[in-house]
Amino acid sequence: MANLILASSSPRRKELLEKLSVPFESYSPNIDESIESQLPPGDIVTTLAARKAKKAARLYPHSFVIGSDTIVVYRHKILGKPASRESAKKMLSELSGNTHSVYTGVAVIHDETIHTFYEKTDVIFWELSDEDIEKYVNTGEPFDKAGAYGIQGQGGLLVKSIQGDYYSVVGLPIGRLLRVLKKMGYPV
Ligand SMILES: Cc1cn([C@H]2C[C@H](O)[C@@H](COP(=O)(O)OP(=O)(O)OP(=O)(O)O)O2)c(=O)[nH]c1=O
Repeated sequence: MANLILASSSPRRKELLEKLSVPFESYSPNIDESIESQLPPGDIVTTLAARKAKKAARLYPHSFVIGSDTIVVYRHKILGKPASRESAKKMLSELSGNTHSVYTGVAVIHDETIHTFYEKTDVIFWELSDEDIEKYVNTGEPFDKAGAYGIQGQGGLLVKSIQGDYYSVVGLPIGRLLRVLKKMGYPV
């Protein structure tokens, strides 16, 4: 059976891929994440996902290699991972009471074939007081996450509703990924 490789250092993506109940290996790709921010968000996340997958595919020829990337977009502005406490607070106060979009791009490489797609999920936040934001930043959750929150953790308390794939917000749209893997001939 061909190997399955997850080109990611994210523990969340690992956990999500485990839901497919197939064995896989993880590889942490170190890529240059700089990109033209004027590109449409779907192009940004699929380009970065492909960079991660291509890097790993060189080391694992003939395997099925998955790369993924997640960004948060609010009023045409990209919110990545906050670099500081202050920037986490600023992001959360912007998201407070408003709707933003989470884009996750996925790239799957097998031999000479690459398949990319992205999912967009709209997320509505509750109104957050300064105290709510302070309390949430103190959990430490914001710092390795796009948009400064994790819906799967305490960050779930900030979320009023979502429209789209929940798992895509966490970092890997596994329902659609499963179908793409099947289509590409992976025995799953
Ligand atoms: C919005 C949101 C993001 N995130 C995470 C998913 C991603 O791991 C992270 C965005 O950063 P990414 O650069 O997409 O991924 P990563 O650096 O964590 O991992 P790798 O590049 O090695 O695959 O934000 C959550 O866990 N929950 C959320 O609700």
